[in-house]
Amino acid sequence: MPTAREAAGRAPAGGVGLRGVSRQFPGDPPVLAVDDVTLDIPAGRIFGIIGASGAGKSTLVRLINGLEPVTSGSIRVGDTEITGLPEHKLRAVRTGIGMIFQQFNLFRSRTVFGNVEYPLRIAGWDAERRRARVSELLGFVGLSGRARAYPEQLSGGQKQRVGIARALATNPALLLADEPTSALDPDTTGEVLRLLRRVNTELGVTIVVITHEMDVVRTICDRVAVMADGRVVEEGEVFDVFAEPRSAVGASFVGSALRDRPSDGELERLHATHPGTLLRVAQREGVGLGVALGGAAARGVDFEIVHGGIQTLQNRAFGSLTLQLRGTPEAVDGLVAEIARRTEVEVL
Ligand SMILES: Nc1ncnc2c1ncn2[C@@H]1O[C@H](COP(=O)(O)OP(=O)(O)OP(=O)(O)O)[C@@H](O)[C@H]1O
Repeated sequence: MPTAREAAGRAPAGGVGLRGVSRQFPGDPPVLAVDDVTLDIPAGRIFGIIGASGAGKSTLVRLINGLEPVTSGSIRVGDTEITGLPEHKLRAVRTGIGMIFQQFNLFRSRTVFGNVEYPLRIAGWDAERRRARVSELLGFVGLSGRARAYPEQLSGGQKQRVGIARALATNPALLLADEPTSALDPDTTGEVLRLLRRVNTELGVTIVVITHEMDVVRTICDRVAVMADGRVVEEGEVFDVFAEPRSAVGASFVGSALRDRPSDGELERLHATHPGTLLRVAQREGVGLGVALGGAAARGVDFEIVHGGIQTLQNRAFGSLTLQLRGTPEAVDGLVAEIARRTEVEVL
């Protein structure tokens, strides 16, 4: 589906810049929901913001679309500095921003067609253009046959696809997705995430995904910011954050998505059932772990893979394996040193 932006041959728009942004809610004591956040969300990418409940993610989204004023700092959306803009100018900025929500927020009394058409009516499109645009959007999200259905007749995944079609109706450069898959089962989650990926690659829309699930970040995001207590505790390319989380909160989210490291209980059981050395080995493409382990027998070391998980991250294999190594201490040390020349290792 060619967009107006593509037709005009413009570069992706929709980047966001936050400089020292704070938002404090009055109360006793006051709540500092967003605390001195500086962040660049580059145009044309999928940017994840992950954090536990109460970390300040939703407040950050409401600051970006101007629904909440900042207490201090400044926010740029596209080329527009939105800090301090009067409401009528903020409304104009908001027409360039689409929103989708965890609970879909569809009008129950309107059909699929009526829901997707709604923002076009508000924007003053005439009936013929509205019809053509809605049909184009429903084709894009794979719901052409469901135009006359009501939301209650749709599955969760279909409802979210309607939400996405509606959010895209007026051709926004930026899509804010607030927990877009948290109400969905794993299969439907995959379907909605694949659609969001197409929105990004085929339409060039910048997407900000708010989530508490690192699996969502792993599946579609290019960059991620980790939030805790209103602050961004780390930020970077998704691969780098997975490979080497720099904050305890980031490491815990990464662990929850990879599930490759034995828990304390599992480790205790492994030590009881697998005598010898337990070695956790980071595995990525190009590490050559197979070559190192291929030489184990010649060194007089037996090995067994006893735990681990390898997943695909930004099209690259990634994860870790826990090995049981048995042999003389010198032989085991020699093999560990050989593996350590290739990748990170940890004796558990
Ligand atoms: N309007 C408000 N008035 C007072 N406190 C608020 C308001 N909105 C949010 N907060 C507080 O700000 C903090 C951050 O909330 P926020 O909803 O942004 O977090 P979140 O990371 O989105 O969490 P969740 O995933 O549970 O929505 C919380 O302590 C919350 O109680």
